[in-house]
Amino acid sequence: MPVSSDDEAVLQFPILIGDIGGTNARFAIVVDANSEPGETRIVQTASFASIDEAIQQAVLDHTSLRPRSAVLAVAGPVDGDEIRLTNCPWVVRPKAMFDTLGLHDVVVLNDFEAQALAVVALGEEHMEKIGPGEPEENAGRVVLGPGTGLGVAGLIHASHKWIPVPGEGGHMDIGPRTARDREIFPHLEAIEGRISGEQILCGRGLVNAYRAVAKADGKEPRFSTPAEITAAALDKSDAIAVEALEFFVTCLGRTAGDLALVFMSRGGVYLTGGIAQKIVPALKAGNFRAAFEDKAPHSALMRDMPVYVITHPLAALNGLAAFARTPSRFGVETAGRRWQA
Ligand SMILES: Nc1ncnc2c1ncn2[C@@H]1O[C@H](COP(=O)(O)OP(=O)(O)OP(=O)(O)O)[C@@H](O)[C@H]1O
Repeated sequence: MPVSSDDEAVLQFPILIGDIGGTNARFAIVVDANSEPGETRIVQTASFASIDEAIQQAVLDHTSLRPRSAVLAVAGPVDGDEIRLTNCPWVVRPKAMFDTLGLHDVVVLNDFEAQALAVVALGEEHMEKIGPGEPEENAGRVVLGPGTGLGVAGLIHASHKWIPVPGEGGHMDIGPRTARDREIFPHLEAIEGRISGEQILCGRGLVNAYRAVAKADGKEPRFSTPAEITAAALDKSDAIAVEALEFFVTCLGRTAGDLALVFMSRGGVYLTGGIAQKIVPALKAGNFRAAFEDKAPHSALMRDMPVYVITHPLAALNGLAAFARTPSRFGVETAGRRWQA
């Protein structure tokens, strides 16, 4: 049965850490409380029948270290002894891992919680700042990650701990603001009649935005993938792609600003995930900050809030490593998500 309390927060070293996405899984081993994670192993989830096989072949077969504990972040709800992943056929069975991998203690977190932990773990050298403002130490923070979907988490500091607040903020409504928005919005593909953040602010959403911009002007869209659209927008070779990316960063600024108001994130707003890193020039061009700060009567407050893009390629793994080394630094509830042999 899952352990019902996290009183015994300390994990025994060596600790295997793993960030399991829909497409890629990244693993490393933390040997003690003072060490950085060892060599990172990155595998495609589709190359292995199970997570146990991936850990055995990609990690354990290459080291004499025998992890006693594991902290795994997965894309999907952690509920019960069998954890199914979104966008990947792997099933995480922590109790079976005691036998198959020799583990004694397994903690399973949500992938976006790991991104939130990374915000605390990584220094500014792993971030690119978008606009003005300085972070207030220990003030609230917000993490937004446009990727396959739109992940959102708050991060608050209380009782000397950083507490991630996971949620489904990527599914909040988003609406038009300008006359041009009102021409584009009717052409966006909706979900049950609604435009949520995720209809625009993710890979699929960028394609949706691009098609809507084309339709608003009666033009034929040429591209079908997010990468094609960002490439054509960044080198300014296609006017529809340029406007689609401007629309995307404007909507991202609008949603980031709303979330910053909710969490009063004077500690900063942090953009994570695969897409933000690839569109830094577009985020710096001005539309993002203008939309972020356009929050009357609180525009002055918004102008002082810093925004960062996390540029570290293994941010979530760093967040997990920080948690594995010193779990007491974080208010991460492990009840129902920790299994001990
Ligand atoms: N150059 C690019 N510009 C814009 N979007 C891109 C680009 N390259 C990839 N994408 C999109 O980014 C999304 C994937 O984002 P991300 O890399 O954050 O993945 P993920 O959901 O975290 O998955 P995993 O953890 O398995 O890698 C996909 O929708 C993909 O089409």
